Amino acid sequence: MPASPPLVQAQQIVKRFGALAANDHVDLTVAAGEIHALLGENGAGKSTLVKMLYGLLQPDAGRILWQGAPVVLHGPREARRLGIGMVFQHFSLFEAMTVAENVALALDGDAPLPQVAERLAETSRAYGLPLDPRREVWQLSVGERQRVEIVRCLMQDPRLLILDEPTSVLTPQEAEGLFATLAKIRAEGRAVLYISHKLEEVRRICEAATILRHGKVVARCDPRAESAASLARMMVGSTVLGVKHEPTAPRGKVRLAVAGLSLPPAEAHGVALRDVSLALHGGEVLGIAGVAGNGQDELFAALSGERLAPRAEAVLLDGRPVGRQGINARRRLGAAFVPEERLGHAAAPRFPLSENALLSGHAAGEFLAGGLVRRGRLLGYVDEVTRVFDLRKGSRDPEARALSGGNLQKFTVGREILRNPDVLVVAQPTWGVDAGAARRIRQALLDLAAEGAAVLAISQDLDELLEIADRIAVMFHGRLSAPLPVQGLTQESLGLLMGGSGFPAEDAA
Ligand SMILES: Nc1ncnc2c1ncn2[C@@H]1O[C@H](COP(=O)(O)OP(=O)(O)OP(=O)(O)O)[C@@H](O)[C@H]1O
Repeated sequence: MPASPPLVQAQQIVKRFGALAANDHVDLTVAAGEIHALLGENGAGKSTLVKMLYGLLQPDAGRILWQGAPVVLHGPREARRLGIGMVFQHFSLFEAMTVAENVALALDGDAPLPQVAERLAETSRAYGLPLDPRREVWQLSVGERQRVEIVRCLMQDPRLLILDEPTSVLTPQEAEGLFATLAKIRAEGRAVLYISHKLEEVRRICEAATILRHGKVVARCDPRAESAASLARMMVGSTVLGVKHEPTAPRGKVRLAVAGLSLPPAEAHGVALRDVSLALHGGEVLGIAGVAGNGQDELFAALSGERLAPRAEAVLLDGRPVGRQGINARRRLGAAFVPEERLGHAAAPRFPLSENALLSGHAAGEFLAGGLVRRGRLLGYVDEVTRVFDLRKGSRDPEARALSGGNLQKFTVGREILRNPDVLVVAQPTWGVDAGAARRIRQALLDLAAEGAAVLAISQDLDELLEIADRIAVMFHGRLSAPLPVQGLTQESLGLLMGGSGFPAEDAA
C-alpha cells in the first residue's frame, strides 16, 4: 500500500519584499500527528512562511501541497476550509465584546450566539482550556485571551494548527496547560506547526524541526536529540553565550521609589494596587515576577505616569515627587519606559521607526531644534539602534508594522536603552526575540545598570529574571513582596511566592 502523503508541504517557496528575500526557496514538510517546530532568528522568515500557508500572503514562486495535491490559497477562509487554523502572535480580539461574540464573529457561518457559546464551552472543556463565554475580552488576562484564540481555532476542526510563539506571554503553569492541549491535539492525528524561541520547550514537545536563517532552510532535525545550545547554534550560526552578571546588594542612591501606593482598579474587573512600596537603587536591576494579571500592568502604568498616583510623594524619581506627573514629565526627568505590548502601545504601527523614536524622545527635547524636527538626527538614531541591537529589516526606516515581531521588540527596547536613561522601567524585555537577541538585550540592561542607572524589569520569564536581576520582588493580587536577593532564589521558591505564599491570608483566599 502506498504511504499516505504528508499533510502539508511547501516546495521551493519564494517571497520577496522589495529587494529582500524573506523566503528563499524554502521546503517544509509536516506530517499528520506531528508537532513540528519552525525555528530561526528574528526576521529569518518564519511568520512570512506561515502567512503563506494560511493564505494571508501569496508566494512569488514555489507551491503548497495539501495532502499531496497542489493548492492555491487566496485567503484565510480558503485555508480554514481546507483545515488549516492559525493563532497569531498579536491577538485579534475585540475588547468590548464577549468571548462568545468574538468567536461567533470569526466563525465562517452564521450560527446563533447561544449555539456558539455552547460549542465554545464544550471545546474549551474538551481541550482543558477553561473559558467563560460571557466575559468581555478586556477583562481577560493575556493567557486567557490566547485561550480564546486557540479555542476559536479548534472549533473550526483544523487538521493543521499553526501557533506563532504561543508561550511567549504565558506563565510556566499556563504553558504546561498548553502543552497538555497540544498533546491531545497530536493524539487526535492533527498536526501542529510551532514557532517558538524557547528552545527548551521545543526540545520537550516537538518531534521535528525546520530551521531558517536569512530566509533559507539551514537545517532539519529531531529537537529531542539536540540540546538548546545546539539548536541555538543552528539558528544563529555561532555559539550563543550567556550574559555576564555578578549580582550585588544595592549600593547606589535610590533613584526610583514608590511609597505606600494604592490605586483602585482602572476598570471594573481590573486589579487594585495595594500599598505598594519599593526602592530601586542606581546600579541595580530589580526584577518583578508574578503570574500575569496580578497588578504588573497597573504597576507599570503607575510608574510611567500613564496613571497618576493619589499623592505626588507616592512616586519619587531621584527624590523628586512625580506621582501627579504624566509620562512626558517623567521622561524629562531622565526616566524611560518600555511597555509590554509592542505594537499599538510601545510603537505606532503605521509610523516609520524614525517617528516612533520621536514619539518617546521628543519630551526630553531630543531630535528637536527650534521647535523643528531634526530628521537627519532621527534617522541617524534609527541607524544606531539598528546597529547596536542588530535589527533586521527591509529598508532604512520602515513602518513599525513591517518589522518582524522580534525585530520590533529589539527596536522598542533599544530605542529607550540608547537614550541612556537614569531609570528604565521595562516590561517583558525579550518577548519574542531569538536567543542571540535576548542575550544582547539582557546584557544591554546590565550594562545600563553598571553605568549607574536603575533598571526595573517586569517579566514572566523566571530564567530571565534569575539571570539579570540583583533582587526580585513578586506581585500577587496587587501587592508587591519585599525584594529578595537573587542568590537565594530558585524557580521553585519564586513559584511558591507567585502562588501567594507569604502574602496576607486574605489575599490568598
Ligand atoms: N509586509 C512586509 N513588508 C516589508 N518587509 C517585511 C514585511 N513582512 C516581513 N518583512 C520582512 O521580512 C523578513 C522576515 O520577517 P518575518 O516576520 O517572516 O520573520 P520571523 O522569522 O517571523 O521573525 P520573528 O522571530 O522576529 O517573528 C524581515 O526582515 C521583515 O522585516
